[in-house]
Amino acid sequence: MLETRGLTIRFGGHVAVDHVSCAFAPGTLTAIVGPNGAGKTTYFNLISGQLPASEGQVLLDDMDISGLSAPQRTRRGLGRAFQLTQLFPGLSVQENVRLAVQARHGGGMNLWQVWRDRRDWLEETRELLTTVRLFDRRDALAASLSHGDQRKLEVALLMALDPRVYMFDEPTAGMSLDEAPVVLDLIRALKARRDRVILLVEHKMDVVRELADRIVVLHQGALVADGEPAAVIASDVVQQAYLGTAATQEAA
Ligand SMILES: Nc1ncnc2c1ncn2[C@@H]1O[C@H](COP(=O)(O)OP(=O)(O)OP(=O)(O)O)[C@@H](O)[C@H]1O
Repeated sequence: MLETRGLTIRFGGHVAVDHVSCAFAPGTLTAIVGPNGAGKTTYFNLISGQLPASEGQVLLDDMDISGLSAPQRTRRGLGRAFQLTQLFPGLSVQENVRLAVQARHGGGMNLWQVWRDRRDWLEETRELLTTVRLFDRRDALAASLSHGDQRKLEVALLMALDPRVYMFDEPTAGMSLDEAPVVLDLIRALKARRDRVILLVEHKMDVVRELADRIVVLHQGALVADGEPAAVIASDVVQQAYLGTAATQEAA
């Protein structure tokens, strides 16, 4: 279970995320929506530890992880699609995924075991590359991939680490029409497992409607609606937030 309590960040006088309290259970895909500048990405940054909160806490399985760095949170099971710049742009696609697979399994000093495991890691790596349709590009340097392929690699790395909490920030942004379904299929498959917390920031409402079990709406940094998708989408507060009029008084 992931939870934020009163999570807040101020940039000078501007409150970008304003006392957001919300709990996310395994087996549920929650879409976080809201107009441009609502604070969605900043909320993600606070959860994953890319930004320090001004106030409030992030809890994972009831443990306060607010004081941990982003890498420490990753080790506790918070997984966010990486930016390729954080990876190994000079290594091949396959090497990047294999390192993530290996990181999940942990490497020991028993060389015989490592050698045997290595074959399993390679097998798992190949399966992941096939799933995200990057197998043909496995020997290419990560840095040389097209934008769409880079996004697919980011998702493959996340799947390789198989965290308890998956955070997707506009996973299909900038992808072509034939690339986006590959990533959406993966998120669908992940959701079908019903054992992971999945958070999705997404502007495309058709994607949200289809994938989300629950929608949380941010508006001017505050949580203004939270609930079952059809009801949230139809609510006045969402209609008004998307039309750009003040809606924070009508919090659900
Ligand atoms: N590092 C920062 N310094 C100052 N202001 C920031 C910083 N990061 C975000 N903001 C401000 O916080 C607010 C929320 O931004 P954020 O990017 O989280 O919104 P968003 O909902 O993700 O928007 P979009 O849908 O356009 O991506 C915006 O007003 C933004 O300008």
